Amino acid sequence: MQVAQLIAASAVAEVLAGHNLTVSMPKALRRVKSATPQQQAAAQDYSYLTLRLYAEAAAYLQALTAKPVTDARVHALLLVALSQLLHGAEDDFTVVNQAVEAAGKTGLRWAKGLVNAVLRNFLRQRSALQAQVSQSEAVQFNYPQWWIDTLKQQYPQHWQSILTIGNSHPPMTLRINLRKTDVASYMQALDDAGIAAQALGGTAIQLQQPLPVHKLPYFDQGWLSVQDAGAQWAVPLLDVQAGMRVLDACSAPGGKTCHLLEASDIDLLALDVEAERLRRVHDNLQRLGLQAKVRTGDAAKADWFDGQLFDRILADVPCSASGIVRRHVDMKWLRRPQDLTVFAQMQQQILLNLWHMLAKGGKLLYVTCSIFQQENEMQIQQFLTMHADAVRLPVQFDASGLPCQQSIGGQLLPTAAHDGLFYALLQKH
Ligand SMILES: C[S@@+](CC[C@H](N)C(=O)[O-])C[C@H]1O[C@@H](n2cnc3c(N)ncnc32)[C@H](O)[C@@H]1O
Repeated sequence: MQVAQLIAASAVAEVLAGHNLTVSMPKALRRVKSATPQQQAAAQDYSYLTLRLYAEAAAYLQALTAKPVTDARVHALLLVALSQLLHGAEDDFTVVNQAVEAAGKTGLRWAKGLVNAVLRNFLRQRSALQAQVSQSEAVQFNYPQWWIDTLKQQYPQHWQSILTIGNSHPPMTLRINLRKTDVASYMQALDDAGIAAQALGGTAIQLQQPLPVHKLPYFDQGWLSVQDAGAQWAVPLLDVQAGMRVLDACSAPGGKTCHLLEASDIDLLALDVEAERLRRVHDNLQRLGLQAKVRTGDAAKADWFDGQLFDRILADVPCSASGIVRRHVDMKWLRRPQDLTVFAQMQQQILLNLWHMLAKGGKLLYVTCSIFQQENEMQIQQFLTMHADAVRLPVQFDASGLPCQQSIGGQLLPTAAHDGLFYALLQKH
């Protein structure tokens, strides 16, 4: 699997240079056209493993080298191999031999010797080094220290479980399209196909093992979508009724747009600032047999607004994605503390603008997939001090049968059953 290690190293190097894994991984895969599907899958697994464990692997690497490894690819290859040695499934000597072979393919003559020396030294000194590197909290938890400190301060009871769940493998959860089928019938279809799954409540079914969507029965016929159970709360909370005029202001790729349309016959405008991402909204609407108006537009501006107020607005705003870090393992290394201020400002502009577009008596649901309070509770508190016509309604996570394993107010904490999302429901008086 040295091909897989090389591809993973190339993707990891790009992430460490500041690029998203969703862009870096396909790029790394395209570079090695000869890779088999198994090698591609292994490359994905290795890159995820390495980014989950980056602080730990980097601390060992630092302890094992007298000076930093300056070549980004060799540096990343060592991190990939160390992560495999620390927590991978392959045996140690296979990992080392493959990494040395992979280093030979970088075209750097010195790389093979270095990789060989570092990894063999790791195997020899592992227990002695463990005590040294695991002193730091960043290494114990595999997060940047600022992230750990923020959570400690904001969640004194839950910070450790939040960090731990963020390093676990994410579940694959489905949302059943009630216009086409129901949960019991789809559980039967999964059973007939030999796919183990558990109904979580409401429209949510969790698979025992993630699967490519084309292996799911009736996917092309629109019986289901892939959507985390925590994200499925948006629709019951927004309380849409037939005939309402609804805005989904940050809609792409259309998960919640389609859920809203599956639940009620509404007049829905799906807006997003990124035209490219809106293509996926069109695709999802088509696959699920649903209809909406779809428009490119900035939710912080009014140039797309026709002046007709909305009865319901969903503001699923851009955020740090800190509540779904187990799905986007690169985020914890790409984010900087100052990003929270930038996101909070962007979110505030969107919220202030959308408020003018809400009818009296109408409801706006503010949503993030973040656990940082700057983007969540603090954002809403600030909004309420500025708007005497806004009333905050309670967010009740016991209303629809969907799972809620742990929550604090409108904050769903990440758990085995759902991601970490924040919900605030505001009504205009
Ligand atoms: C969390 S995602 C939305 C996910 C979507 N609601 C769903 O359930 O599939 C946030 C979206 O906000 C969009 N966005 C970012 N800034 C925006 C803005 N100023 N106006 C409208 N959309 C924006 C992004 O392009 C992204 O698609």
